[in-house]
Amino acid sequence: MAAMSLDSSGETNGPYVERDREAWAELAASTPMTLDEETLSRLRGMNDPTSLQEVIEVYLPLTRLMSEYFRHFGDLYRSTNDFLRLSVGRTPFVIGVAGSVAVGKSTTARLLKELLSRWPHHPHVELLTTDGFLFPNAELERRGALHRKGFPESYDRRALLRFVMDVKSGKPSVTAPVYSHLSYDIVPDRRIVVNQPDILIVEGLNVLQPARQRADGTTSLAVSDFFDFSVYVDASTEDIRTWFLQRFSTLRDTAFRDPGSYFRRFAAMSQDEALAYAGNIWDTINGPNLVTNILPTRGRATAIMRKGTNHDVRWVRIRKV
Ligand SMILES: Nc1ncnc2c1ncn2[C@@H]1O[C@H](COP(=O)(O)OP(=O)(O)O)[C@@H](O)[C@H]1O
Ligand SMILES: CC(C)(COP(=O)(O)O)[C@@H](O)C(=O)NCCC(=O)O
Repeated sequence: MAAMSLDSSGETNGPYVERDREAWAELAASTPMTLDEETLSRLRGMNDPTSLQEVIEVYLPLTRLMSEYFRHFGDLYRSTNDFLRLSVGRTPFVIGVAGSVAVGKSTTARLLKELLSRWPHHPHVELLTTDGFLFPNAELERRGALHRKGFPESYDRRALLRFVMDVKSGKPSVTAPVYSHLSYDIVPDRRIVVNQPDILIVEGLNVLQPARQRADGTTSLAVSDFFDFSVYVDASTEDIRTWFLQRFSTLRDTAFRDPGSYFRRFAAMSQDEALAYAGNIWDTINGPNLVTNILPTRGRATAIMRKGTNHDVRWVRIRKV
C-alpha cells in the first residue's frame, strides 16, 4: 500500500490514491497478466470496442485489484464463521458499475464479466442492468415521469433493492424484469433468472445512490450498501455528450431500422434532424441527470476510471481501504 500513497502529482489525495495511466499500466507489467486466446476470441465475438492495449493495461490490473478484495472477503467470511461457530456459505461478491448514460458502463460491465469468469477458479459471474427496474412506460406516465427515464424516481428502487438483497443472501433463482431499448419499455412477461452466482455485477446510472430518508426521518437501505467493490466510469461531460450523439447516429443506421423499434422514425429523418433530437434528449434528460444525480455519487466508488476523448483511461482513483 505504501507505494500507492501518492497520487500522480505526488500529492496525497484525501481518502483516495490516484495513479495516472502510465503508473497504472506499470501494474500490469509488474504482475504477469495475460489474456488467453479463448478470452480474446470471446471478446472479439462480443464486438467489444475496447482496444487490446486498453484491456491489458487498464482492465486486467483492475480485475487483479478486485481479486484482492474477493480473496480478502473470503478470508473474512471464514474467520467470522469460525468466531460465530457458523458454517454458512459465502455470499456472492457484488460489484457495482456506475456512471452517465453513454460513458461506457455496459461495455465495462460486459468486459469485467468476461475477465472475471476467467479467474483460475472460474467463478460463475452474472450481470444485471438496472434498466429492468425502470417502471413501465404506463406507470411512468401515471407518475408524470415519462421524460425522466434514468432519474432515480423512474426506478422501482424497492424491487431493485430486494433483488440485490436476495442474491446477496444466497437465494436460488432470483428473477428480475427486462427492459428493451427496442420497444423503449419493460418487456411484459419476461424475467431474467440469477442463480447463486459467485459474483454479481450490478450496472446502472444510479447504483451508487445513497439510501433515501423515509417520511419519518429514518433511513432505508440502498443497493450500494451491498457492494463489495464499485467502479465509477468517468469522463468529461462534453466527451460523454459526443459519445451519446455518436451512438445515436450508429443506432440510426442499425437498430432504429428494425420495424419493431420505438425509434424507427429517426431512421427516416435527416442526420441533422436526428442529431438535433438526440442533442435535446441529452440536454433535457441525460445531461441534467448526470449533473444532479450521478456525478455527486462518484466519490462513493471504490475505483474511479477517468476516460479521455477516445475512451482511453487517463487515470484511476482508488479509495484507500
Ligand atoms: N473502451 C471503449 N473503447 C471504445 N469505445 C467505447 C468503449 N466503451 C464504450 N465505448 C462506446 O461508447 C458508447 C457508449 O458505451 P455504452 O457501454 O453503451 O455506454 P452506457 O452503457 O454507459 O450507456 C458506445 O458507442 C460504445 O461502443
Ligand atoms: C435505460 C436508461 C435509463 C439507462 O438505464 P440503466 O440500466 O443505467 O439503469 C438510459 O439508457 C436511457 O435510455 N435513458 C432514456 C432517455 C430517454 O428518455 O430517451
